[in-house]
Amino acid sequence: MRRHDLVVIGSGSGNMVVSDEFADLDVAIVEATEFGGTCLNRGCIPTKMFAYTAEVADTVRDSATWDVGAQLDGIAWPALRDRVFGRLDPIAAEGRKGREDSDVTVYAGEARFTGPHTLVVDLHDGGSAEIEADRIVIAAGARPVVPPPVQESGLPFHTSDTVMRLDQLPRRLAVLGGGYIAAELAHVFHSAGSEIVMIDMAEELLGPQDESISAAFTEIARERYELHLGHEVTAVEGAPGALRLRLDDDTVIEADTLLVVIGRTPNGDSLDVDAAGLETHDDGRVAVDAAGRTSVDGVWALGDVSSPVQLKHVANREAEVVTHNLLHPDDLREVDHDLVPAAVFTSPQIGTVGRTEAQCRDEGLDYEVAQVDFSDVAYGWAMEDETGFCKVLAERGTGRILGAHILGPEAPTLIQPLAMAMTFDIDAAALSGRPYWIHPALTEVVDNALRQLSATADAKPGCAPRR
Ligand SMILES: Cc1cc2nc3c(=O)[nH]c(=O)nc-3n(C[C@H](O)[C@H](O)[C@H](O)COP(=O)(O)OP(=O)(O)OC[C@H]3O[C@@H](n4cnc5c(N)ncnc54)[C@H](O)[C@@H]3O)c2cc1C
Ligand SMILES: NC(=O)c1ccc[n+]([C@@H]2O[C@H](COP(=O)([O-])OP(=O)(O)OC[C@H]3O[C@@H](n4cnc5c(N)ncnc54)[C@H](O)[C@@H]3O)[C@@H](O)[C@H]2O)c1
Repeated sequence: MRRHDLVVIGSGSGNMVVSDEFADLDVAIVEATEFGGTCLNRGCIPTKMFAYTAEVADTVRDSATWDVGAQLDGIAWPALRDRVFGRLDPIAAEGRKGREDSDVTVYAGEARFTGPHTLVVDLHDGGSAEIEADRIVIAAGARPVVPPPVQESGLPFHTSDTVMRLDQLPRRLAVLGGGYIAAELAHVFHSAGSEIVMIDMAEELLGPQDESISAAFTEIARERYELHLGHEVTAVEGAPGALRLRLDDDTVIEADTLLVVIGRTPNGDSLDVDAAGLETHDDGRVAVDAAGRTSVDGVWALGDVSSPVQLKHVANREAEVVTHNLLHPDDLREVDHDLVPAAVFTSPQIGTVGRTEAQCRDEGLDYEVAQVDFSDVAYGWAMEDETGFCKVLAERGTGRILGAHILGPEAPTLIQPLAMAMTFDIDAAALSGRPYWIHPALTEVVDNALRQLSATADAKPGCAPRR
C-alpha cells in the first residue's frame, strides 16, 4: 500500500487545494475523467462560451430593433463546438501534465474507500492502486440524474456532459427538465436553429427562483419553445433519431434528440463512503461541518459532493477554506451559504441573491417590494428592452435588504452590488444614497428600485448622512 501525506479525490475544485504551500508533503490527486472537473470541461465555462455566441446571434437576428441592417446566416455548429473545445481541451490536458511533471502523484482512475483512511483506485490502464493517507480531501463533484424511464428504454439520450459535443445540431431537441441547465442550453440550441420542446414536472420553469422571475421567464419561454409543464416522462419509445416520449397524461412528444437535465446527484455513493464510515445526508451529500470536516477525523469534503449549493463560486470558496484549514488546523475558518448570489445565463439573463418573496412570506417578515423595469431607465431605452426588471425586497421600516432578483441583460453583473450590500449589512438607503451611481448606466435600474422603498425615500437618497 502506497502512503501519501495528502490525497485529493477529484481535480475540479479539488485541484485548487494543492497549492505551493504543500510542496514539502507527498501529495496525490486521483481523477477519474478529464483534469479540471465539470466547470472547465462540461459545465460553467463551455456553456457560457456557447451562450455568448447565442447572444451575438440573437443580436444580429434582432438587429432591425436598433435600425441596423444585418442578416443572420446562422450559427456554424461544428465550428462553434470546435472553437469552444479547441480552447478548453488543451487547458485540461495541460493541467494534468502540469501536475504529472511536478512532485504530485496523479492517479488516473476511480477512487473508492476501503476504510477511513484507505482507498483503492481502479486505474484506467487496467491495474489498481491501494493508497492510504492521514489527510484525504473528497472533491468528487456530482453527476447528472437520469430517470428510470429514460434509463430503461435503452434508447440514446444526452446529458450536459455530452450534448455540447454533438456532431450535428438536433432538428427537434426534447429537453427533460426546466432548471438552470435546461434554461441555458435550450437558449443555445434554439438560437443555433433547433426546435425545442421542454418538459418539467413543475408548473413553472426555474421554479425555485422568485415567483416574479419564474413567471416572467416561463411566459417568455412559452413564446419560443413548446412547453409541457406539470408532467413527467413515463416511457421513451421509438428508435435512435426518431424518439417518442410518452408523458403521464399520455401526450406523445416526438424528437430526434433527448437532453436529460433534471438535477445532479453527489458522487459520494460511487466512492463507497460507507466503507470509510462517513456520514451522509438523505440526498447523498457527504456531511461536513462549516470548516469542511467530515465525520471521520482527517477526511475533508468540498464542492458538489458535500455542499448544499451546487455552484462553482461556492466550491471555490469551500476549497479555499479547506486549504487554509489543512494548513492551519489550530485556526479553522468556516464557510457559510447564507448569501450566495447566482445567475442563469439564458435569455433574458437572471441574477438573484437572498430571499425570494415566498420565503419572506413564509418567514412572516414585514417586507416591502420595489420593482423597476429596464424600460424605465435610460440605458434600457437604448437597449429597447421590453421584459427586464429589477425587484428588491426590503424590511419595512429599516430598509434591510432581504433579497433581490433581476431578469434582463447583464443581470449576473447587476446583482453583484446588491449581494455586496447584503453581505456588508448596507441598507437600501445607504446603498442608494452614499455611492454615486453612474448615469446613464444600466445600474440605474438597481438604484431606482432602491429609491422606491419607503425607508430610502424617508432618508432622502442622494444626500449622504452627516458623519
Ligand atoms: C452544464 C453546467 C453548467 C454550469 N454552469 C455553472 C455556472 O455558470 N456557474 C456556476 O457557479 N456553476 C455552474 N455549474 C455548476 C458547477 O460546474 C459545479 O458546481 C462545480 O463545477 C463543482 O465543482 P466540484 O469541484 O465540486 O466538482 P467537479 O468539478 O465535478 O469535480 C469533481 C471531479 O471528481 C472526479 N471524480 C468523481 N468521482 C471520482 C472518483 N471516484 N475517483 C476519482 N475522481 C472522481 C470527476 O471526474 C471530476 O473531475 C454548472 C454545472 C453544469 C453541469
Ligand atoms: N448558471 C449557473 O450557475 C448554473 C448553470 C447550470 C447548472 N448549475 C448548477 O447545476 C445544478 C443542476 O442543474 P439542473 O438544471 O440539472 O438542475 P435544476 O435543479 O436546476 O433543475 C432541475 C429541474 O428538473 C425538474 N425535474 C426533476 N425531476 C424531474 C422529472 N423526473 N421529470 C421532469 N422534470 C423533473 C425540476 O422540477 C427542475 O425544474 C443547478 O441546480 C445549479 O446548481 C448552475
